[in-house]
Amino acid sequence: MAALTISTVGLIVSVLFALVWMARKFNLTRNRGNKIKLPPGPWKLPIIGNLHHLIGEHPHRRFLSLAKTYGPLLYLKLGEIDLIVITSAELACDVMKTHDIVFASRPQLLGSTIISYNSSGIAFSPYGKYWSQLRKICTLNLLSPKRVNSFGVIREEEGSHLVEAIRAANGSPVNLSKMFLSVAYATFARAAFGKECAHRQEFLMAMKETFKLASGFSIVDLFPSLGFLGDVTGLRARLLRLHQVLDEILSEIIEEHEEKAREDSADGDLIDILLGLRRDGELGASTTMDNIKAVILDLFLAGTETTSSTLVWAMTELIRHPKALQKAQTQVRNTLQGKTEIKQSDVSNLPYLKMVIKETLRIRPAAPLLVPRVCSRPVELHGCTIPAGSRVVINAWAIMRDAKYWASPVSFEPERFEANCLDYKGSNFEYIPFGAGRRICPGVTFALSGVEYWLALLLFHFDWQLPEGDGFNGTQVEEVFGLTLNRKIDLCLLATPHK
Ligand code: HEM
Repeated sequence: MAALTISTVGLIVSVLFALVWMARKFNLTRNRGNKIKLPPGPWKLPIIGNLHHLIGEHPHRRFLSLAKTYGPLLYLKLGEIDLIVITSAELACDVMKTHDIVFASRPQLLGSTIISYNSSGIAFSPYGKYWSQLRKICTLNLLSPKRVNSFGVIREEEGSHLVEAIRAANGSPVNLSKMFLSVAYATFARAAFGKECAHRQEFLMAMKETFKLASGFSIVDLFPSLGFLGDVTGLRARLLRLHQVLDEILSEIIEEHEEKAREDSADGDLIDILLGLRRDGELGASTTMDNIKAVILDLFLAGTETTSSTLVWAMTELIRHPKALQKAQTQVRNTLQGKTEIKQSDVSNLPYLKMVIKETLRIRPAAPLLVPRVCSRPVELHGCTIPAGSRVVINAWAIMRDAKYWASPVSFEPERFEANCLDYKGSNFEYIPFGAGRRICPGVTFALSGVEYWLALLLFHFDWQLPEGDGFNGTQVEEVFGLTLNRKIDLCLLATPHK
C-alpha cells in the first residue's frame, strides 16, 4: 500500500512536471505557428493538441473525415508531433516525387528503435548513406526478381501444405486468416533462414505482438521527449521483452549459419547472403551482426502480415462478390486444366486474378497510411509551410477510394483495371498500395508471387462457401488497425474439394 502511495505521488508529480514543461513547449509552438502558415486543421487543446479528434475511429477513416472539412493538406498537432496528412494524389505526388528527398526519412518510433536495433533495418532507418546501401543490397541481392524466383520451390511446397491442411479440415470451416499468416511466415522463414526455425511459434507470437505495438500512434511516440511515458505505460518493458525473444532466436540462427558458412553464399538463404556480403566488406566496415538481424526483422515485419492480410481481404471480397469469384475460378481452372501439380510458373497468365489482387489492394490496402515519413527541412506545399521534423502520412486508403479518380469508388470491381494501365510502380499517385518514390516497397515482386500463386491454388482446388449460419462473419469487413489493416474477426470459410 505504502509503495502504491509513493508511486502514485511520484506519478502525479511527474505528470505535473510534464504539464508545466509541455505548456511551455506549447507556447513556443504557438509562436512559431504565428510566423509560418501551417496547413489548415481543427482546433487544438493545450498539451494534447488534436489527440481527441482521433478517438473512436481508425486513423485512416478519421483522417478522411477531417480532410473532408479541412482539405487534402491537413495539419494536426498530436501531443508534441506536427502531423501532416495528405489526402490527394496531387499532393502525394508533391511529397513522394517532387520533394521525395525532403520526405525520405522515417520517424524514430520507440517500437522500431527497440525492436530493430536502433532502427538499423531498412524500413525505419533515416534517409542517408547507410539506408541507401541497405536499400541497394535489398533491391539487387535480397529481393531481386531472380532471387524471388529462386524461392519458387519454397512457395510451392508451402502451397502444398496449405492445400493439404484445407483438405484435412474435411468439410469443417477453415480459418483462412491463420492459414495465410502461417504460409506467409513459413515461406519467409525458409527464404531467410533456409529452413523452418525451431522456435517458430515463439517467433511468430513475438512478431504478431510487435505489430500490435508498432502502429506509431501510441502515446509514447506522440510525446517523444517524455521518455518516462514508455516506462509508465509499460510499453518499453513489453518491447524489450519482445526484442530479447527475437534477438535470442536470431542469434542462434546466425550462429548456425556462421558455423557452416557456405563457400558460395550467393546461392544461399537471405542470412547466408548478408553474412557473405559482410565477409566481403560490401556492407560497409561498420556493419554489425545487430544490423544484419535488424534487416531480417524488418523484412519479416514488412513482408508477412502485409502478404497475409492481402490474401485474407482478397478471399473476403471474392466471397462477398460471387460473380467475381466465379469469373476468377473459371479462368484459373480453364488455364490450369489437367494439371495435377501446379507450379509457380503456371500462374503467370491469369489476368483476371491479377485484377482481383489489384482491386483488393485498392480497396483494402495492407498499409492504409503507407509508412510514415519525416520532413527533413521546411518546405512549401500549396502555399503552406511544412515544418522541419513534421511527421507525414499519406492516406493511400482514402486516395484509392476517392471519387475524383475512381468510378464507383467503394465497389469491388476488378474489371476497372482492364481499361487502365495502373501498376504498382508508384508512378500514378491515385494508385499507391506499395507507396512511391525512394521509399517505395522493395518487396512487391516477393509479395505478389506468393499472393498470386496461393490464391490460384485455393481457387483451383476448392469451391468456397460461407459456413451455414455464419454468413455475417465471412463477409465481415470490420477492420483492426496496427501497422497493417487486418480483419477484426478471422476469416473462416467452408472448402469443398473440386473434382
Ligand atoms: C502485399 C504485400 C505488401 C504491401 C501492400 C506492402 C506495402 C508497403 C508500403 C506501403 C510501404 C511503404 C512505402 C512508402 O513509404 O512509400 C512498404 C515498405 C517496405 N516494404 Fe512492403 N509491402 C508488402 C510486402 C512486402 C514484402 C513481402 C517485403 C519483403 C520481403 C516488404 C518489404 C518492405 C520494406 C523493407 C519496406 C521499407 C522500404 C524503405 O523504407 O526503404 N514488403 N511496403
